[in-house]
Amino acid sequence: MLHVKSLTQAHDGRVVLQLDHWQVAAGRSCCITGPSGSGKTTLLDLLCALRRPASGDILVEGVNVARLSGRAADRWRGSTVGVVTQTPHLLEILTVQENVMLAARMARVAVDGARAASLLDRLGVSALASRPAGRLSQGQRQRVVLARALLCRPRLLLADEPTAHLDDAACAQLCSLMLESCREVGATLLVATHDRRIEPLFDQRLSLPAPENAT
Ligand SMILES: Nc1ncnc2c1ncn2[C@@H]1O[C@H](COP(=O)(O)OP(=O)(O)OP(=O)(O)O)[C@@H](O)[C@H]1O
Repeated sequence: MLHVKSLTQAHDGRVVLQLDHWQVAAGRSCCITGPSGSGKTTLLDLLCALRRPASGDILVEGVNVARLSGRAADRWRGSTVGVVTQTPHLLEILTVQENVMLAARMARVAVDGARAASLLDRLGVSALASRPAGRLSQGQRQRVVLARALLCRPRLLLADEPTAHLDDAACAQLCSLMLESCREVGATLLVATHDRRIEPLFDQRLSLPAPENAT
């Protein structure tokens, strides 16, 4: 379902990511590991068409995402990808439930409020549903952001350090929901992480090398 070929990205004339060949099947999961600066976040940005690579192809269910830009990229991302960013952004004056439902409005997809409630429940944060998002801890935010990313049943779920602020119980709960939700609908799950607790949970692992000029 995901097929990356001869991918490179550069910043200021410096190659920051080089990936010759990588494949992850639909319904499978892969963790992306590597030292700080090895290009994990850069790779996720390319995979969801937030940026275009310097060269190479990224095929997601037949669409070459590396060629998308502007509105076409936004439309494709909205219909296909769920994203959990490293810093969990929520609209602080809206409630938790409203923040989760916002994903459906942005993607112009009709989703029942019961699905949002069920996702929040599976993540152990249903008691927070009517609380303003501005009053949440980092770990609570991370779980709400995952519920939002899963709401529209994305074909591709990308998560950048999703467990960084979570204790062991919340970490296990969040990973089970990501893995189960993706398996249930045959979606592909890609998680960039430094968290040793979660690395064994994935079907595959992509290990990015240290940047060349690292000391
Ligand atoms: N917008 C940018 N402009 C210039 N350089 C950038 C930019 N974004 C990333 N880089 C560089 O690209 C390299 C890879 O960065 P990236 O954030 O992808 O690494 P990472 O593996 O996710 O790191 P970490 O584990 O610390 O989050 C780094 O050397 C970084 O400085």
